[in-house]
Amino acid sequence: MVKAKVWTLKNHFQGFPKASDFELKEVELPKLKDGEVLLASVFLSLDPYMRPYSQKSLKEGDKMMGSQVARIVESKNPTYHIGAFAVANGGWTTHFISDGKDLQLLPTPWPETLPISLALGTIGMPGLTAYFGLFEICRIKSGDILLVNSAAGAVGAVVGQLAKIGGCKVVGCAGSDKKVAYLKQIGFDEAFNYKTVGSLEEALRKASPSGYDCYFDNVGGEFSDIALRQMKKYGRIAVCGAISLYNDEELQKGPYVQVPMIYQELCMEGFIVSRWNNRREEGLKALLKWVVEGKIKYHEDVTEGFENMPAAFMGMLKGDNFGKAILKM
Ligand SMILES: NC(=O)C1=CN([C@@H]2O[C@H](COP(=O)(O)OP(=O)(O)OC[C@H]3O[C@@H](n4cnc5c(N)ncnc54)[C@H](OP(=O)(O)O)[C@@H]3O)[C@@H](O)[C@H]2O)C=CC1
Ligand SMILES: CCCCCC(=O)/C=C/[C@@H]1[C@@H](C/C=C\CCCC(=O)O)[C@@H](O)C[C@H]1O
Repeated sequence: MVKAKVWTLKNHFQGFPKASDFELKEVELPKLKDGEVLLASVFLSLDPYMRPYSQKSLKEGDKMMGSQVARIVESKNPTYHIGAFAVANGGWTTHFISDGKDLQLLPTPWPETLPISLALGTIGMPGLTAYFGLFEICRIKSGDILLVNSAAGAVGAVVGQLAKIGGCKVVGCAGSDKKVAYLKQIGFDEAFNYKTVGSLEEALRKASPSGYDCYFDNVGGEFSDIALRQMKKYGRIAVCGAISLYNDEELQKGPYVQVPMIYQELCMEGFIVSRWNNRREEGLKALLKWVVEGKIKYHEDVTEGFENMPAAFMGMLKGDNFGKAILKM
């Protein structure tokens, strides 16, 4: 009999999440049926979408949803062998049972030199978000000038490095001087701390006086109102995330996008990475190759201990994470 520890949503968040909104429970898992697999979480992912998603799709008392790299500890499914590692959507839990349909075995062979937690970051969903958002939505070409915000994060750092591989000039913004120094170290042409620049409008203009061909937006809100007005003619905007709005209690009204979009003939498109699930292998293979070749660098922010999951989640939402936020069991 396996007892799983599970983090649940005790109260729906009101504004920024609080420690008291989460509750740790213990659940007894049933015996495996034919076709099922028992998994133990090894690394859990901390992702911004968990904030808006929980509000929209969870009831109070439900398990927090999320993904992990997990080890198969018992199997009644011939496809999954004990000891293998898979990426799963098991939620915030130490153990869980799967029928195998939502499991993705790690790309093989997985290089010994790389941590398997990268399957939740640079060589996982956030890396794929950067890859498809950049190549399919921004449609970058060599010589383009690209702007990305939340640039030192899981998605943003890959966006900037892929854009450099594609021959772009890359401007990145992040929320601390340490993050900005890192962006320069991994090859960003220009980087600044959006919290300390004073005028974001001037900082963006200084970084690229001729404006931007592509804007990969992870932040939304006021930042985007300002960035949108510095797009070049026929610019492309990938609306990937809007983390500056996820904790808002009420819908905000902002300056409206139509006028700059018309004058500059912009193309602005929102996307969810799962649109390209049928090209997942292609994306992972490319990302893995670039990481192995050293063309894409990675940084992980690892918190230890399942009991610290809510604190690590809230820290990530505040910007405490330096690189992909991960919890190690
Ligand atoms: N469309 C899709 O399919 C997907 C979208 N996303 C989106 O991509 C974005 C980045 O995700 P991910 O890379 O995993 O997360 P990150 O690793 O970038 O972590 C979140 C970061 O957001 C930044 N941030 C927090 N609050 C604000 C704010 N008010 N203004 C500006 N920046 C803020 C912080 O960085 P800083 O210190 O720089 O402020 C923080 O570190 C999110 O919006 C997410 O929802 C992610 C995956 C898939
Ligand atoms: C306003 C929410 C924006 C979330 C952007 C983001 O980070 C997406 C991440 C996806 C995530 C999907 C989560 C929520 C989308 C809800 C759509 C719905 O059908 O209800 C999850 O699939 C992992 C990332 O692909």
